[in-house]
Amino acid sequence: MPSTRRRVVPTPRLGSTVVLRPTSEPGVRFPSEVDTVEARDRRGQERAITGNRLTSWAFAEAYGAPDAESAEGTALRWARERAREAGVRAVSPGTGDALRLLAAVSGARAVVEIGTGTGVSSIHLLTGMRPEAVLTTVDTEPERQQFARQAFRLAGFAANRTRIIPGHALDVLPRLTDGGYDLVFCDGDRLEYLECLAESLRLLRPGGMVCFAGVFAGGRTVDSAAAPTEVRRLRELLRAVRESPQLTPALLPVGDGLLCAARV
Ligand SMILES: C[S@@+](CC[C@H](N)C(=O)[O-])C[C@H]1O[C@@H](n2cnc3c(N)ncnc32)[C@H](O)[C@@H]1O
Repeated sequence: MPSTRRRVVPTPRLGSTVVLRPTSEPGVRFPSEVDTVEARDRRGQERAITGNRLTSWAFAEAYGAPDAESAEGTALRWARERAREAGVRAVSPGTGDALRLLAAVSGARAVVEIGTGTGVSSIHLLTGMRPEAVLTTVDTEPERQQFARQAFRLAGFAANRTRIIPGHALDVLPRLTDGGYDLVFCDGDRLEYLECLAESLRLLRPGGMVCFAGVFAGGRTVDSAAAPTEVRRLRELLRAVRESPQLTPALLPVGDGLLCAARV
């Protein structure tokens, strides 16, 4: 047996640990026949189900990752490193896959993103969008957007595929065209999500889609404990989206929760 390092995924609530024995290629996160699950403090079938589910989630998160040597893979790795250094919470790989899929199935020609960061989610969106489509991306931090600009170049996207706007979401969104967009992706200030929802309804064409990242708030959204303002606002958002007659919602359990809704 070759000596390989183990990746350990802790599960705080259950007090158990899933150990993924890595596949033969370093860095490749696909479970193989030798992947095993060791869930401590659990018994029999319950232990296997819990462990298998966590392994499946880890597998799903890594599933659509691009080839590490491709331009997209190189750019994503670079953008993630810049995000880590800057303390920016980039979308998870699984969230990125979902965004790319949604951009592709909606045949997106015009997309708005709130929260450029260093460009991780933007690259996923651009990859799914039509070849001539334009991503309008907004962030309050122009230095982060400079990194994003470099990442887009590394990924091979022409400069005219992106419109990079420094500014606050609630200042910029009102200036964008009514009904002019296929997809709005919100990953900025969680306290402003409800206002972004209202703006999105105006910006989206019928059948267009709005998505909000991070709606689980690390599990606090569904926790019954007293919640800070951000979590209470996220619960209001979840309710508003579900109850809106203008929206068809789905809450996708990727990353830290991706709330999506199509405009009727
Ligand atoms: C979670 S990060 C975005 C990560 C990015 N979507 C990615 O996956 O790489 C949130 C970003 O939103 C920006 N931001 C925070 N408040 C904002 C606001 N009111 N308007 C626009 N951007 C904002 C922050 O500067 C930060 O870069």
